[in-house]
Amino acid sequence: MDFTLLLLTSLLSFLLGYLRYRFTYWELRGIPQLRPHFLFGHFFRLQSVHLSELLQETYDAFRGSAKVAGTYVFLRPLAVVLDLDLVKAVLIRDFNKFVDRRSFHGDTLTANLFNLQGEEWRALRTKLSPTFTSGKMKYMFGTVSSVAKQLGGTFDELVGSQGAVLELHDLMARYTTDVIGSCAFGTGCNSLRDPQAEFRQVGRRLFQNSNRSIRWRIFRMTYLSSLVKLGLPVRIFHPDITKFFNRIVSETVELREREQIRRNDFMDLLLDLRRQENGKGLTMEQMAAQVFVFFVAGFETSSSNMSYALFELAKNQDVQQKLRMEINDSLAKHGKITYEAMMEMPYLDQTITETLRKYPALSSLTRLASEDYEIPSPDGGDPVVLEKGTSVHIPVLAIHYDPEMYPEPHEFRPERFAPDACRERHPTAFLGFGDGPRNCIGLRFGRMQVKVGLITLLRRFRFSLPPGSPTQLKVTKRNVILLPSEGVRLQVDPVESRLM
Ligand code: HEM
Repeated sequence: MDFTLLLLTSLLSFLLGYLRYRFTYWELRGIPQLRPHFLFGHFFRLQSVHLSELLQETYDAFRGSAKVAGTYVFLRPLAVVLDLDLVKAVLIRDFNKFVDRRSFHGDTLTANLFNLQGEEWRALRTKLSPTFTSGKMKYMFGTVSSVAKQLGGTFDELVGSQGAVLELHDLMARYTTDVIGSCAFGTGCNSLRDPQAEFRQVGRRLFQNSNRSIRWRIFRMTYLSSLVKLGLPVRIFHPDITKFFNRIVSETVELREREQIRRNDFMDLLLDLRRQENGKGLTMEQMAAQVFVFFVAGFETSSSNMSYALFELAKNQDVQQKLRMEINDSLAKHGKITYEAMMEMPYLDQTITETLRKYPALSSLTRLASEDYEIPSPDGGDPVVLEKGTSVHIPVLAIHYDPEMYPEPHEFRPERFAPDACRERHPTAFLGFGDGPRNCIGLRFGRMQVKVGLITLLRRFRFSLPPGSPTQLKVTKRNVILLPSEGVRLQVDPVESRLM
């Protein structure tokens, strides 16, 4: 009995000693940290899967007094970058020391561009980059605008001549699902016509709110690679999802090769890569993994951007009116929606950027230090060192709401992104698509599908807040992407004088 008690006491002391040591990781390296609870660390500050509360608290506590601060997710130390010059160094200047994100491998779909590391990532990024040039976007413009036409038709039916209150987030997701589906597979996914279409169902499953607790999900994401290494049965994607993407890709490839079909879309460009190097350019599995990541990274980010933009335009009628006038002027000049007409709408561009400032898809960008990295002290003292293997977070949401960069940050003002205003701000003050060699590869495509969708809707419909509806949107805590948690319900009315 005495021995058992002694053993338990020793184990407890060891555990407490270890936790105490672990939670001084940052202090021991001269980097400030929010005071963690001696037993629970920052457990109770972990309120959302995207960690935005923890990052915001760290930013608010140390911004201005340090270039970098430390925090903890369970036992893992995270470095939070607070200084925009250091953000620029991590993402751009010293990118070679921060190439990777912390990622996990297992399922074939995880061998995608977002997840890959080191040389594998570099080689694939080089191969895929030509797929997303402005020239290639021009080719795909026709496909995007024909899906946008269907979006307009769906709205015509739902809104009628009397107007209606619509939940827009699902409608926008159906539009972007059909766009990505058409550009990636050349098949009509048909989810605008049929909300239960297979692609839309897969999309819903990928982003559905899991019933598991938020802290369990953060734990799983933080330690996934370790759990896999321990041989624990951790599933990354449901086997049905993997099967679905493998099947769709192999069917599409087979059809295109058999019928000699060419559509100048993502699939054609991936097929060109596959044929390079005598068929060794890209394997079928690699193709499926890339199509999967284009789908996952491409439809929810763009559809939530469109929903947030329409919500802000409904709240800010003067901005909506100014934007509609710009759209009508450009379309009057060009006669119809063309790539060139779209490119001549600077206020639309600013509106989308301001929407991404207020509602970035990712609340933080993450990188992994591949070697020890010295950060000079602001006051000429000893430098601090981020050790090799440290997870580095750039707190995008906190930066986008910093009143020093964006006065009255809760106000929606597209004028903040007029060229002169941008020149006066730090180049990394806006991070809606990340930055540097590992930024969003689909930026141009994402912007294009959002623009074509918004042009189609705003020229024909007026958006306003239904009486008594909330003037702030709630954002989900259960997803890595910042999505509206309860949809976006707006009053939609036909614009009286249409320009067809
Ligand atoms: C409005 C729409 C979009 C937003 C807001 C968005 C945002 C982002 C952000 C913030 C990142 C991380 C960048 C970084 O770490 O520096 C990213 C990465 C990525 N995005 Fe997007 N994205 C959008 C649309 C798309 C589309 C349409 C595609 C594909 C068709 C796409 C594919 C990717 C991929 C593959 C990566 C990983 C790049 C790499 O690691 O090399 N995204 N995106």
